[in-house]
Amino acid sequence: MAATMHNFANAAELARNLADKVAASLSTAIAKKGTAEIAVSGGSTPKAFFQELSTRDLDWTKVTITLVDERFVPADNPRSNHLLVISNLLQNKAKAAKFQPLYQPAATVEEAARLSTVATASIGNPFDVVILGMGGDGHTASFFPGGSNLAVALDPKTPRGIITMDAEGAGEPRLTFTFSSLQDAGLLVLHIEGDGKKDVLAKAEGAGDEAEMPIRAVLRRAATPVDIYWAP
Ligand SMILES: O=C(O)[C@H](O)[C@@H](O)[C@H](O)[C@H](O)COP(=O)(O)O
Repeated sequence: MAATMHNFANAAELARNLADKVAASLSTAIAKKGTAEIAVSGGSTPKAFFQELSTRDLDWTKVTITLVDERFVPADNPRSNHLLVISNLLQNKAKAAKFQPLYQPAATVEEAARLSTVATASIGNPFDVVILGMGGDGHTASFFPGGSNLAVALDPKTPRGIITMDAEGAGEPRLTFTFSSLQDAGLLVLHIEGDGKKDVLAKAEGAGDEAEMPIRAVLRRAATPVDIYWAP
């Protein structure tokens, strides 16, 4: 599926434009079905975008925000994506939105994935908006090269839901939505910044296995054409 590049002069201009685009998509979904659901990524890139989006004027009471993936840590842990979203997106006007965490206080990450699949079953079928990031190794969500459940995560036949992922580059055990849960979003965005990530994208767009650079699964076979937002 062909991707569309949106290049911006700097991160602040990207954040403003992406916030406008996402706010419009959420508002359209609310007008059409009364609700809107968005799954966002963690990491360092999305912070300015989150802060911009939090100020946009829409009926946030009708919006459910969740995560594309999460580290298996509670929300008071500095590594938590939940904490990142609460601190930067669930602020200002967006404070009125509902947040659905992926982390569950369970004895094992496998049990947490089972509980989180149940807890998220009523949203994202499909998501109205999914915002993906990408690591320097070509991972997205928690689809890491060499990941313990990578084949299951990328398999289009894997049911929607949350699965676990262990990988060298992942740090803690991860909870992640599957490819099947994310790939048909109304608006499917890959948000990357910096020349290094642009080089990684160029490599991912070339020949090679999806297992080597899992972002390739999204670029090559997502049902929704990918909008790539990039700034230096
Ligand atoms: O939990 C996470 O870390 C994210 O969901 C992950 O997929 C992230 O999008 C990439 O690792 C890019 O992270 P940076 O934005 O920090 O480069």
